[in-house]
Amino acid sequence: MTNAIEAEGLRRSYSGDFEAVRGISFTVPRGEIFALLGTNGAGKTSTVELLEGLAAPSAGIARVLGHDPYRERAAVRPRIGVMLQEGGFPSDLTVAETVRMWAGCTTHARPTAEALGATGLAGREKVRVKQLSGGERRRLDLALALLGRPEVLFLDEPTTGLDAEGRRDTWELVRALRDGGTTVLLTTHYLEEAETLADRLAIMHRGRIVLSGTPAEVTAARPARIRFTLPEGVPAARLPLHLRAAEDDGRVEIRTESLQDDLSAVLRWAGENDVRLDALDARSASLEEAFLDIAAGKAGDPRPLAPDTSLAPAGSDSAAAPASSRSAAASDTSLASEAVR
Ligand SMILES: Nc1ncnc2c1ncn2[C@@H]1O[C@H](COP(=O)(O)OP(=O)(O)OP(=O)(O)O)[C@@H](O)[C@H]1O
Repeated sequence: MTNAIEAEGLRRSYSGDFEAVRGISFTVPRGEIFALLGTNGAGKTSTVELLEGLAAPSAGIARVLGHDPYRERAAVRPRIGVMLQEGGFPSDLTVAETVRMWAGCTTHARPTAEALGATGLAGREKVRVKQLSGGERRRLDLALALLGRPEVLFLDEPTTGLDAEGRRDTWELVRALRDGGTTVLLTTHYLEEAETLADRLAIMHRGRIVLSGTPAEVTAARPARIRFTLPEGVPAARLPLHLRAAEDDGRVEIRTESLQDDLSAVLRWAGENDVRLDALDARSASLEEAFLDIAAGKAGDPRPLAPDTSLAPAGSDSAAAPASSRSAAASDTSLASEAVR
């Protein structure tokens, strides 16, 4: 089995009439970091919960490590780690007590010191959970999710509330876990996080996947951008004709599919005409631009760039949006994860 996670035409309805997940398909090979992005309420958490086995899909198939995570949860639970959006630990317990309590429900748990060391909580063992900062609680969530040495790790917004250093530490840890063979499915609102961490990603909007692929594939389809300010008295109309330039009060923006050629043309033109380009900035399209286009309903191509067509049943779409708040780290038993919800 090469795929750790498979979603095939997954759907999820609430109260019978609202469909939060509308037929999405994707696969995550073993040892890959896959990021699920999306606008608020897109359906990311609803999707991840199906894969964690916390709910049954209203249609479609979820498979984790070759099993149905809902119907065969006893086979799946001991092999996955789950970090929900908000922890629900007893706040009077200390950090070490919390980890030990969790370890009691976990098979082959890592030593407490190892889990706390990996998540930057060494030295905080005796602090009560209620005295931890928001970022430290996220670290504790992560420590608990790692405790059972999971083969598949689900991280729902793992770095929300962390400072820049904490975020980078978490990225390093997630990469190290991936390099050790762990499969990671994470949701995030930080596009930089997805861009730098994910091997592949999918962007959801209103219950569907509208774009997926490697970060490079997702941005490759979008034009790059050159920006600069022209000196007073030099209108953008004097630029070489083939450059599609938009000008706003001297500030020029050129959208291009051949960044190197067009940047060279701009610089050549500036040199030949002795024009100084202030605040010159040239960059490839970012994931943020792709995301904002989707959020604004301007997504150019609703087809996945790197689709898992082998799994997609006829008639299923792939797309989505964000919403819920939950969180607890559970690695082993369903009892443990549900107790904290
Ligand atoms: N228990 C529920 N009952 C009814 N509707 C729900 C329930 N949970 C979520 N929803 C709705 O389903 C939709 C998808 O929510 P979901 O939490 O999956 O999105 P999300 O992409 O994770 O959002 P966010 O990024 O804001 O956390 C939203 O419209 C949300 O209001």
